[in-house]
Amino acid sequence: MATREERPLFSFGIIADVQYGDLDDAMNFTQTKWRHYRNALYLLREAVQHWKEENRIQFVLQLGDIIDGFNTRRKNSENALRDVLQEFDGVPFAVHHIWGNHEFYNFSRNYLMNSPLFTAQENATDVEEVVKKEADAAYYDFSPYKGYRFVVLDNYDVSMCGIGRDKDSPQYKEAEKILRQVNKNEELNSPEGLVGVDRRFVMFNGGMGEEQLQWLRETLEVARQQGEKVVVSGHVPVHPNSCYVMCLLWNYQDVLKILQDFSDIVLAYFSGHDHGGGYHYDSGNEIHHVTLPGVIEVPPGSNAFGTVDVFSDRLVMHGVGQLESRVMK
Ligand SMILES: Nc1ncnc2c1ncn2[C@@H]1O[C@H](COP(=O)(O)OP(=O)(O)O)[C@@H](O)[C@H]1O
Repeated sequence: MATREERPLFSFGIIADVQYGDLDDAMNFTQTKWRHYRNALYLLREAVQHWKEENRIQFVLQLGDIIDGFNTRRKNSENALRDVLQEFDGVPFAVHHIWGNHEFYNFSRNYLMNSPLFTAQENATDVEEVVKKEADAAYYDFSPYKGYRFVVLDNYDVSMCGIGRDKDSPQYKEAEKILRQVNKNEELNSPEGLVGVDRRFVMFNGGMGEEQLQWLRETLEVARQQGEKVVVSGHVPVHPNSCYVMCLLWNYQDVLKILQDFSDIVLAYFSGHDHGGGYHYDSGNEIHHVTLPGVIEVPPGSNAFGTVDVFSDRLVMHGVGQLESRVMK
């Protein structure tokens, strides 16, 4: 007979960078990998079907870039979003949508706030808090199981990405200042001339403002007081060893410092953005950094998603396809 401990306390699904579009396959910017825009929808469908059959996840963390920026060329953003979200129709679990750079190539923050991709409101622990906190940001926390808290970050709070922020907004201006201080290229998506972790100062990344960082500290402080364990998630990786450095959050050190200050309660950080995926165990702080491979660049016949079982002493990630399985103590 299975002991109580052999059963997970609860489980959740993870998937990143679906980047669906009704578009022909094409190479990525560096011409190294194919992007299969239409197939991505079928891979998402397969993931949803898998989770339905497993019949144990409580929610999905959809880690961002659910549709591709190229949808805008065909003025097809709304149709693409409708098609991709249809895959979740009637599912017996919650879905938490995280915003990545491609969300902002397609939509303004105002649009997103009023779309099904704004899951803060319906899922947050304290709705009033979310609404009054910052009118156009999507960071929030929720507790799916007693003693556990999940934090969803808005990694493009300070950004020049697409049409996310109004060009006159303080966040856009701050982002431009941050980028231009380091990146001297006219094309701000180009990392040319930048070395090492400085290569992250490109326009398709973003940063988190002081207000959000303060909220993160306060949220973790409350979690600590309540004796909770915490999983943090965002589109963009925050540990240089968990991804290609060009994909790092601009102020990743600020976020890492906060996670490390709360290493007694933070278990893991889940992200997407770097389609190659990655993993790093910050052993000094016992925090696992998982960067999911992107569905959009999965070769035909494979996939990239997973189910995480949460036990009192470990997270067990069951990867499908390109996502490696692992036990995270
Ligand atoms: N090395 C680069 N130099 C110039 N522009 C780039 C470079 N890499 C990416 N871009 C541009 O940045 C944007 C985001 O790149 P993309 O590869 O679509 O991001 P993601 O990895 O999130 O899918 C695109 O407009 C792309 O053309």
